[in-house]
Amino acid sequence: MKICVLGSGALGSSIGGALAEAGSEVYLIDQWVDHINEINKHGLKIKEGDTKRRVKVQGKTDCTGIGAADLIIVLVKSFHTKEAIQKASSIIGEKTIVMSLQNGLGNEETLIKVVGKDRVIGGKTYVGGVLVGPGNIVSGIKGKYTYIGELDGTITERINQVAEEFNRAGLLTAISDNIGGMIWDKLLINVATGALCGITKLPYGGLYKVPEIRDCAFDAISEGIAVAKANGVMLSVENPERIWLMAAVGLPDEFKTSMLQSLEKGSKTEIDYINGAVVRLGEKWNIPTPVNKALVANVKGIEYWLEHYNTKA
Ligand SMILES: NC(=O)C1=CN([C@@H]2O[C@H](COP(=O)(O)OP(=O)(O)OC[C@H]3O[C@@H](n4cnc5c(N)ncnc54)[C@H](OP(=O)(O)O)[C@@H]3O)[C@@H](O)[C@H]2O)C=CC1
Ligand SMILES: CC(C)(CO)C(=O)C(=O)O
Repeated sequence: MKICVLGSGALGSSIGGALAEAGSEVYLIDQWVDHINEINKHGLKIKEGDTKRRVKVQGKTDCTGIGAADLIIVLVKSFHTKEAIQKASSIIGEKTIVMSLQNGLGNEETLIKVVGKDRVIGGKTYVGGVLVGPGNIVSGIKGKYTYIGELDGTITERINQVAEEFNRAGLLTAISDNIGGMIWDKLLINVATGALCGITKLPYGGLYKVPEIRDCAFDAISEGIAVAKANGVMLSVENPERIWLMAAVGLPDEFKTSMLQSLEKGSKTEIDYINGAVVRLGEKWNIPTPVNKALVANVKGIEYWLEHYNTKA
């Protein structure tokens, strides 16, 4: 399969690197020139558990010269989705499938507006990645599931092909006839710890020791569950405590959510697509979401501080 990873930072490189290692024709596309140059010169350096290796994979700073892809995996941050897919028209052919594995809600809708409904499939992943430096990542693949599915729940040949390609690469991938529910399951995991970790700056070791943080997370998750149900979503788990505990499975005490990692880099976060999405849908269904509103306000406040008051930038 010819696979283009649109946005090859922490997660895009982890997933694209695994697929390339297993023999797929992979193009890692990213606007970070030093990262792509390093990948092309020395290979992608991957640390996974105690093992380190370099993977040969093609890096590109844009889509020029690649031609139509079989599969495009979108892994830019959610606020870059529209621009990234608009710039990717040269790799979209008649049979190209486009799949987001991003966190948050709304990415499929954005992709559909640009490439059309028939090309888009759904996906969510629990694989993790950290970008250490140009061409250098830490990847967390082992035991982490990825769920993919047609948006209408049918099981098609193309879904089977993508699942096969992922599983061949050691990316544990299951096909779901309820991908909308899977997307919400992951959203609630991000609602549980993303913003609270970002606001408190606590890695998981500390985050899980403060009872008031846990209580606040339970309330944020409960609001999310109520909104999901009003929206007709079928969740796998509806117990806030289980979701809070699931958010930490397999992650070390020093783990920081991507929300905190973004803030530490001085970057914008995906808050509008995570807790912000719960608030917007709550308004639509007349469900109060005061805790998620407060989390959004706090993260937006930190983003504003970083942009306007941070003298260290
Ligand atoms: N990292 C993780 O463990 C996990 C991440 N996710 C989700 O995956 C998505 C990606 O996250 P992550 O990999 O951490 O993010 P990163 O910031 O590490 O990677 C995104 C990359 O996309 C680049 N980019 C932005 N716009 C474009 C464009 N138009 N064309 C090509 N490249 C572009 C960015 O460049 P620049 O920095 O210059 O903007 C950046 O290098 C997010 O939705 C995140 O929530 C989900 C699960 C786990
Ligand atoms: C679930 C979790 C916490 C780790 O993959 C995540 O998605 C994030 O950090 O944004």
